[in-house]
Formats: sequence, structure tokens, C-alpha cells
Amino acid sequence: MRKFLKSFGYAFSGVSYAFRTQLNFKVHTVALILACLLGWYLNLSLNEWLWITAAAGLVFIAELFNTALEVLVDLVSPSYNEKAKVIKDMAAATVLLAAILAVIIGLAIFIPKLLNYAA
Ligand SMILES: Nc1ncnc2c1ncn2[C@@H]1O[C@H](COP(=O)(O)OP(=O)(O)OP(=O)(O)O)[C@@H](O)[C@H]1O
Repeated sequence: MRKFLKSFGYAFSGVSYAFRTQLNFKVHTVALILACLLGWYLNLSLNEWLWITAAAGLVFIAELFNTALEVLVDLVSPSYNEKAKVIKDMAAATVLLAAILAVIIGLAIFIPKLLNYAA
């Protein structure tokens, strides 16, 4: 049981590292908080909350993997290396793709609700 709880501590330490060192991680956290507040205000359905959860989950998973790969690349290749560049660029691309998906999902959910609210 203690080992199980310890593994939570390690995972939390990883999230905390990403939050402290990655500006993008903070930006995504603020965006998620704003989306949750707006969702609560607009009374989203369970389905809509599930879409937002999946979209946000994808973004944070991509961001955590990106951070891990950045640290790994900096460890094994502190000086310029063409392969290190490809790895970092591809890791950054996963975050970008997840963020674009999240924006599309967010717009698909919120725009009709906001138009309805304004009408
Ligand atoms: N060791 C390296 N060799 C080659 N290119 C690198 C190397 N390190 C970084 N780069 C290039 O610089 C870009 C930015 O790298 P960096 O590590 O600053 O990523 P970042 O996303 O800006 O990270 P952070 O969010 O920590 O500032 C990479 O996407 C890559 O193109």
C-alpha cells in the first residue's frame, strides 16, 4: 500500500515539475479552469463535460510527454544535434495537435451554447 501511495507521490512530482518549468502547462491549466467556469455557467450536459475532459486530458498527457522528452534530450544531448532537434520538434508537435483538437472541441461545444444564450 505504501509503495502504491509513493508512486502517486512520484507522479505528482512529475506534474509539479511540468507546472513549474513549462509556461505552456500553466497556460493550458488556466484555459481549462476558464473552460470549466464557462461550462458550469452554461450548464453543460454530461456528454459535453466528457468531451472537455477527454480533450483536456489529451493536452495534458501530450504536455507531460513533451516535458519528459525535453528533459531526456537535454540529458543525453546537451549540445546541438540534428536528431535531438527532430525529437524535440515532434514532441512539441504532439502538444500542438492536441491543443488544436481541444480548441475545435471547445468551439463546437461553446459556440452553439453561447449563441443560444445570446438569443
Ligand atoms: N540539443 C538540441 N539539438 C538540436 N536542436 C535543439 C536542441 N535543443 C533544442 N533544440 C531546438 O530548439 C527548440 C526549442 O527547444 P527547447 O528545449 O527550448 O524547447 P521549448 O519547447 O522551448 O522548451 P521550454 O518549454 O522548456 O522552453 C526545439 O524544438 C528544437 O528545435
